[in-house]
Formats: sequence, C-alpha cells, structure tokens
Amino acid sequence: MSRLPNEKQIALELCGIDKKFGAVHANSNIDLQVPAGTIHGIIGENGAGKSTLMNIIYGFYTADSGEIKISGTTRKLNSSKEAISYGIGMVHQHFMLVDNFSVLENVILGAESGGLLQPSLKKARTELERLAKEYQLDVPLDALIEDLPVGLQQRVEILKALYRGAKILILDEPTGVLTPQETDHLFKIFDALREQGVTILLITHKLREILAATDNVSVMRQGAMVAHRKTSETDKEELAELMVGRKVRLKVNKGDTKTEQVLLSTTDLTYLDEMGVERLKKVSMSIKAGEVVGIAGVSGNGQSELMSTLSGLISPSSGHINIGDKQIDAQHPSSADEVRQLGVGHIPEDRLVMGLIKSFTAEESAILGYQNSAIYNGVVLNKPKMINQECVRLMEEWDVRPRDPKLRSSLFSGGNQQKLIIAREVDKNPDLLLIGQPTRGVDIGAIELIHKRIVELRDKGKGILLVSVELDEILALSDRIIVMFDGKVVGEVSAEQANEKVLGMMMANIMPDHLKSSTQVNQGEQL
Ligand SMILES: Nc1ncnc2c1ncn2[C@@H]1O[C@H](COP(=O)(O)OP(=O)(O)OP(=O)(O)O)[C@@H](O)[C@H]1O
Repeated sequence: MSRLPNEKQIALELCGIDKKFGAVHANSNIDLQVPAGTIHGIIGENGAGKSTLMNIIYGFYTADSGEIKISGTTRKLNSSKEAISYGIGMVHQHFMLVDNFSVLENVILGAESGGLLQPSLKKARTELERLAKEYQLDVPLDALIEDLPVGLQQRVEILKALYRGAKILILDEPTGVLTPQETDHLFKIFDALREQGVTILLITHKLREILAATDNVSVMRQGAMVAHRKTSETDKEELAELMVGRKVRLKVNKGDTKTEQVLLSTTDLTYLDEMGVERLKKVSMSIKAGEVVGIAGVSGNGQSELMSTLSGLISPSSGHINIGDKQIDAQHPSSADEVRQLGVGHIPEDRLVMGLIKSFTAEESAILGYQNSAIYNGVVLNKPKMINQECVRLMEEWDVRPRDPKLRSSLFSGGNQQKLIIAREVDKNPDLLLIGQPTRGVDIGAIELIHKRIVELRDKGKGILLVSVELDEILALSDRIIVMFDGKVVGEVSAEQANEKVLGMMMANIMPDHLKSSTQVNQGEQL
C-alpha cells in the first residue's frame, strides 16, 4: 500500500462529538483523527452510532456538542450543502439518483447554476470524462440511471461527489449490494482516489474488506469510540472482539439430520415479468426436512424471483410448486398469506420494502404478516398489552437495540431492523423458512446469533432455503448448494463438494471438470 508524503496531515479531526436522540446516546464524546490520503475504516455493532457520526460529518445532523476540523480549521456544518462546500462527499447505502435522468443530468443536478442547459452539460461532460479516466470510474454518461446495474449507479454517486469537489469521501456499507467483481473494482477506485490524495471513510461490517482496503480502522461500541488500530497491525479476531466486547465464534456446528421427507418442490417453474422477460426458466428443485439448501449466484440471476414465487408474492407463469399436499400454479395461485398458513416463513431480501413498514412502531412490525390471525404464538392479537410484551420478549431474545417497542421501525439502525424481522419469522417456528440475504448490514455478533438460530431450526427438522450473495455464509450453513445463472439452475453440489472456487466457477456458468459427472445439471444444459 503506497503512502503519500502528506499522510501526516490530518484531513478530518473530530473532538468530543456528542449526539442524543431522546434517551439514546448515539454518539458519546467521540474523538477521531483521519490522516489525508488514507482509507479509514469505521466498524462497530449494529446501533453503535456509525451512521449517526457520518451524518454529522456530512452536515445532515448537527452534533449536540463537539468540534469538527477540516484540514486543521474548525468548521460549523449546519447542512449537507455546507459540508459539500468544505469538500465532504457521501455515498449513502440507498442511492439518491433520479431514475429517469441520464448519468450526466444526475451529476450536475443541483451543482450547476446553469441547470440542465447545454453549456452546463458540455462543461460537465468534459470534466466527468477526465474524472472517469483518472479514477477508473467509467460510466456511460448518456445512459439512464434505471438502465444501469447497481455497481455503475454507485460509480455515478462517487462521480457526483468528486464533481462537487469532494476531498473527503464517506461510503456507508458500499459493498452490500455489489457482486464480488464490482467490489474488486470499487477497491481499485479507492486506490486511485488515495493516490490522488482523497481521504476515504469506509463503514462496513465485512472485516475481510477492512483488512483488504484500509490503512487504519476505528471501532465504535454503544455510541463510544473504543479503539483505533493500524490495519496492518490487527486481525479479524481482534477486531471482532473489540466490536462486540467478547470472543465471537465464526464457525457453526451442525447436527446430523438426514431425512428424505420433501417439504417443498418445484417442477419446471417459470416466471415471465410484466415486460414478458423470462426471469425463471424451468426451475426444478426441492427442500427436505432438516436441511439448509443454499442458492448461490451473482445477484440478478433469478434468485429474487424464485423467492418471490415460493413465498406467494408473485404467481408462476408455468410449471408448479408443491408445498406438502398443496399445488400452486398459474391456474391455482396462492397469496403470501395463504403460503404463510402452509407453515412457510419468509425473511425478504429487501427489509425496508417487504420486511417491515417504516412508519409502524417496532411492536406493529413484529406481528406484520400475522396480523390477520386471531392468535399468534399464544398472543391474542387484539390485546395491545400482550403484543407489547411479546415484542419486548423478542427484543430481549434477539438483542434488538434499543429495547423500545414503541419506537418507529425506521428509527432503528439497519441491523436492528433486520434482527426484528428475523426474530418475528423464526419465532413462529415455521416448517419451512425462506431466507433472503439474512445478514446484509448485520454486525458480526448478530451474524453469530442468526446463524446459530438457522442451524437450530434445521436441527429440529425444519427446511430452510437460503439466498445469499455472501459465499462464506452459503458455505457455512448449507447442506446442498444450488447455483443459478440466467434464471436457470445450472448445477447442484453437496456441502462436501463445495468451496469458494467451485462456486465462483459455477456462478459464471462454467462447470469444474471434476464435477461434470457428479453434478445435477438442469435440463441437460451443456456447461
Ligand atoms: N433519527 C433518529 N431518531 C431516534 N433514534 C435514532 C435516530 N437515528 C439513529 N437513532 C438511534 O441511534 C443509535 C445509533 O444508530 P446508527 O444508525 O448511528 O447506528 P449504526 O452503527 O450505523 O448501526 P448499523 O450498523 O445497524 O447501521 C441507534 O440506537 C438508533 O436506533
């Protein structure tokens, strides 16, 4: 990793930053120094206060007390506009782009006094071409945002910040939505930015990424800054322990649960979207009692549509699904509610859209999907006090913080929202659980808990379908792994046959030689 001559210069300094939201002390007397031209990781448990701190640096929240110095000068940041004027840029977890505008229009929107008029567009095009070349940020400038994959949309956000003169760039969980290839490219962009003296603040739960990409790392716990390390002088185990305050077990032990009882199967399941594009192509698969079936694949290869058809959110176009004695097909569709009543739980991939309702309180979100049943896990749903007590119990068992059933769902940190959804679904003790990206944005201590609970369900004889972009997670939990590519099942391997390399090849639709005879291949597909 190259060091710049100006490394000792401090780009950003925080002194005694403090912020409370009611009773929650989100940031408590935070001190931090970030040398210019370095990549600085910020890690911490869910709810530790990382996003709050970044939002204070970006002028989105105002600290109750404390001081922010940029390149040695104390600055008051009362708005994002002011932060931008001092060279701070931020790429949020959820992009802030106008879908039906071009890349060029998005970049200059709000930055040029000439608005979207020709002279502004021309000037911006020249500048963006220069930035794209300098930082490996190639994006088709005239393409509409809605036509670009997430990886390229993220590059537009970075270009937008650089175009506004950012010298300190904050990225909040930037790799959560990226494919492994897109993540590799993002890290190359980071290197190019650092070479040019840009300072990067990187928030991520993935310790692997902290170790690969950063120069220094700071650890937050319960609102406080508890440790700073040079990345080259620490490791995964130490960082995990600093974050959680105890040793974390990163391996899961599974019991022996061999069984032949099929809980769910699909035959030639096909789904055409509203534009007539075939998103699922004759998918045939099954899930047995007592097994975790992992679905691996680069996102966008039909995994989401498979989960949505199995959970009753969309209907198959042809083929069928069997759950117990019930057959679901185009002529006999089932609603999500009916599928739930067959004993199927669903943890959706997109928690903010499908998992909870942002304006609902935590206790309302904790019964979502089950609100039409008179009784849920022994709780009479028309008794508000019991619903409240039930939510408190779930929060205790799953360590959802803060333990406030009356807090609006949107005000919990991302990881705590996720724990609330998983708690609701797992606690219902479903026969079959469909899980999409269970640990996206979730801290390492909570990952340990979620993995343990998934394996407990499996050991009790339940069936689990796990869709995850994290190969580590697929490998740690699955008994069998199905690989999807272009809407099809292109192969299946047992846990013993699988490793990262094998899955990586299969995900690119290349079958490793030694598996050609032993692997089930969909519809005689030649790989
Ligand atoms: N606008 C708000 N109103 C009330 N409480 C809030 C608000 N924003 C954040 N909080 C609370 O402040 C605490 C810190 O939240 P923050 O989002 O900063 O954590 P985080 O470390 O970024 O977590 P995660 O890794 O889960 O994203 C949490 O308890 C959260 O519920």
